[in-house]
Amino acid sequence: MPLRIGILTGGGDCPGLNAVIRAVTKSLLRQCGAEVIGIHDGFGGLMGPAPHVRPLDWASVSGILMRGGTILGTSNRANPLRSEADAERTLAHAHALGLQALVVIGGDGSMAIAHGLSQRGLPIVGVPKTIDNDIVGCERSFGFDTAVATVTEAIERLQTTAESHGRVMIVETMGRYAGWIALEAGIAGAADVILLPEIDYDIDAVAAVCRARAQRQRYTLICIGEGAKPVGGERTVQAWLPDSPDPVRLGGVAHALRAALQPRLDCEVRATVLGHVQRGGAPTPFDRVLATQFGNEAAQLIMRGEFNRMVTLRDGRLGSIALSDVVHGTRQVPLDHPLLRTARQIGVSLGEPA
Ligand SMILES: Nc1ncnc2c1ncn2[C@@H]1O[C@H](COP(=O)(O)OP(=O)(O)OP(=O)(O)O)[C@@H](O)[C@H]1O
Ligand SMILES: O=P(O)(O)OC[C@H]1O[C@](O)(CO)[C@@H](O)[C@@H]1O
Ligand SMILES: [Mg+2]
Repeated sequence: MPLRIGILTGGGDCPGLNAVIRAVTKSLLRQCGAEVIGIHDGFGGLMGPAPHVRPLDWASVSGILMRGGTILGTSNRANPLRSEADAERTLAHAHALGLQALVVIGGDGSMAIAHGLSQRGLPIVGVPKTIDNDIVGCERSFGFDTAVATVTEAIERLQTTAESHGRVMIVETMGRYAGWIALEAGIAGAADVILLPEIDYDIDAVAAVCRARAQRQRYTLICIGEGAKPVGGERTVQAWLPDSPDPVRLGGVAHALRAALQPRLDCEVRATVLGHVQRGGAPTPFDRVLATQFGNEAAQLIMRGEFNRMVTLRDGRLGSIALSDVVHGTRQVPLDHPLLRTARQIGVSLGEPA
């Protein structure tokens, strides 16, 4: 009897998901002749009255390496741990499908669900996915490089218009409570000010940088992570989704910063919120390679029978970590991170008082 393995993508989509699906499937088909079952719409495909699935063969994963999004669809609502009945129905569907294991490609929420289901007896291998790069135990998740490339290009485009008009341009990135995207794209795009959720910014310090630059270079580029907040202030919440266990949707901090900065400056201040454009489109070559490695590694874990673990990258090496060790917390930028030092030393402001 060949192995029969399910695979799903959960949470927000992310460039590189299809590359993982392709690598898991090809690796399992080639190396052990497994049957691979694609599950639609995240855990939603196992929670309905009947499973929503389709078999994945070689042809169905050919040509998807460079495609953004996920051919399986995803959900950031479907949660089989919401009730005991939902959990039982999910496990019953997995059992009826004859799944010996499930590959869950997702972020923190999906890994929390994966951990819960694994504790109820379903063997699981996790693959970390997020443009935010904030999953505990993994130093780089696929999708992050693509998001950084998109934001970097946006900053470059804002530079020419900022310079022409002598304006302060603010660009807001995604990232939730972690500033990785803002930090790396800010450095790569030559932002003058980088504001992160990890370091509360001093509005007067930011204004002072803009005024000094107005004398010298006429314009200022500010890159701000959506979770950043001023000293003594609050994060900017865009929406509250009551049916989600992670109900806060951040967003709009660039507009809040613009409103605070404009009265302090003579020049015009404009804000750009990049939003989901950072999550869409084709993965970069780096993300295609990383996602392929992650997918293949997940297949190896399955063939070795190493379950209830998530694939990781640590110190540049592929490995795995127990699901129980990744479900708590968020991997933020450490305050002693070398890139923060580099930024300060080359004169990039992190919004700290002079
Ligand atoms: N702490 C948690 N415990 C259990 N379930 C959770 C938790 N957080 C979120 N979920 C559920 O996990 C699913 C996916 O969560 P979420 O939308 O946060 O995606 P994710 O996999 O964490 O990816 P990302 O946050 O990067 O979009 C949703 O169904 C959500 O209801
Ligand atoms: O797609 P949604 O539900 O608006 O979620 C947006 C959030 O998801 C992410 O894109 C990925 O976690 C965050 O950076 C962002 O805050
Ligand atoms: Mg999440």
